[in-house]
Amino acid sequence: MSNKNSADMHRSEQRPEFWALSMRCCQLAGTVDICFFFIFLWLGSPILAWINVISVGMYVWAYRAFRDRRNRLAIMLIRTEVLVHAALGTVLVGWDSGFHYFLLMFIPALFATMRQRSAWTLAVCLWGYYVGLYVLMWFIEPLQPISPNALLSVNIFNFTTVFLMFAYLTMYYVVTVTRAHRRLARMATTDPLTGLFNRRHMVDLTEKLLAREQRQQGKLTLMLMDLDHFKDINDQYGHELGDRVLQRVALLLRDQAREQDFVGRWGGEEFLVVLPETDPEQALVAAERIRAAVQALDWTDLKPGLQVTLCAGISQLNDRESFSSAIARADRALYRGKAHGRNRVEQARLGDAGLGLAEQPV
Ligand SMILES: Nc1nc2c(ncn2[C@@H]2O[C@H](COP(=O)(O)OP(=O)(O)OP(=O)(O)O)[C@@H](O)[C@H]2O)c(=O)[nH]1
Repeated sequence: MSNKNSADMHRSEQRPEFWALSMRCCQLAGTVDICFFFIFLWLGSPILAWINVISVGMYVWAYRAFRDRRNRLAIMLIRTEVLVHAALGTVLVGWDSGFHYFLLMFIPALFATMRQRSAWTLAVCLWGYYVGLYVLMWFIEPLQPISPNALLSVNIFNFTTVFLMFAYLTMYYVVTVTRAHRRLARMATTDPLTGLFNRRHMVDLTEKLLAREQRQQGKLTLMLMDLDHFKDINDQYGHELGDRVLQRVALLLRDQAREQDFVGRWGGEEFLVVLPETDPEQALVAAERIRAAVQALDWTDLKPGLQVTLCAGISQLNDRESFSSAIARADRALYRGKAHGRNRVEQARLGDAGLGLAEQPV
């Protein structure tokens, strides 16, 4: 494949929404031209009617070119059609027909598809073309004049169409930007493998919650969990199966959590659940329930005989304690569970203060 072709392909892959919108515009513009065909036949201007048949043909061609990823050809066809159609319509029927409004549709299209410099250059050329057409119509009479009433109707039809197209394009743009914004926000806050909140977002959420809870003297408890011997699962059955295990455990955690809890993936095979308005005893019960549910998970569809367990460490945030300090205490408790044979839930003790294994910079 030539460099030019691959650059073309790359561009078309880059802006799928734009090409989809361009195809939609071909359909809309083709439909408008079919309407014009009948309007001009009715007004007794067969030349203008047949110009619209050519236009419809060009839009069909451009649509097929977009579908075949020949975007350059498609854009060239659309530009030619609009420029020539606007000029012919104006020269044949007069400036008051309003065919020149369609030229304005180029302005957003130029800036949406090109680098700023090229867009400005073409916008200035377009302005010159527009002014040239206007000045020309000062000096010549329309070649195929129609009655004043017909001229008024064509003008109203033209600006109504342009109004609707601008409204549609703006709406499409807003919807596309909003969707992209949501997608980015989701990517920035969630872990792609499990769909749970990622570590950074868990920190942000908990810090915010903490500020509020400390003002209201609320109770906040952390539950840090780590799968047991996960390395062995990976080594024995492969990384892909390991990923499926993480996903299934994540799903279980989400199912078990209450609406107000935050569930996140804290690290490789570590999960964190933040439980607002919960004391350690309640958290202990919840963690036991989760531990037992993970142990009872049925893995026969993935690997018959596979057994997955986890350890959990519980810590409640003390007055004015930082989030990272409470995490460190939960981590200490968790590793006590590991040391005591795994598949256990442990509560942080007073002596658990200090840096733990999970106390990486957050
Ligand atoms: N499949 C998979 N494995 C991961 C992922 N992230 C981390 N791991 C693996 O998780 C394993 C964690 O191993 P260790 O830290 O030794 O812990 P462990 O084997 O669970 O042992 P204990 O925690 O002491 O019970 C490593 O082998 C990592 O490669 C992941 O996204 N997918």
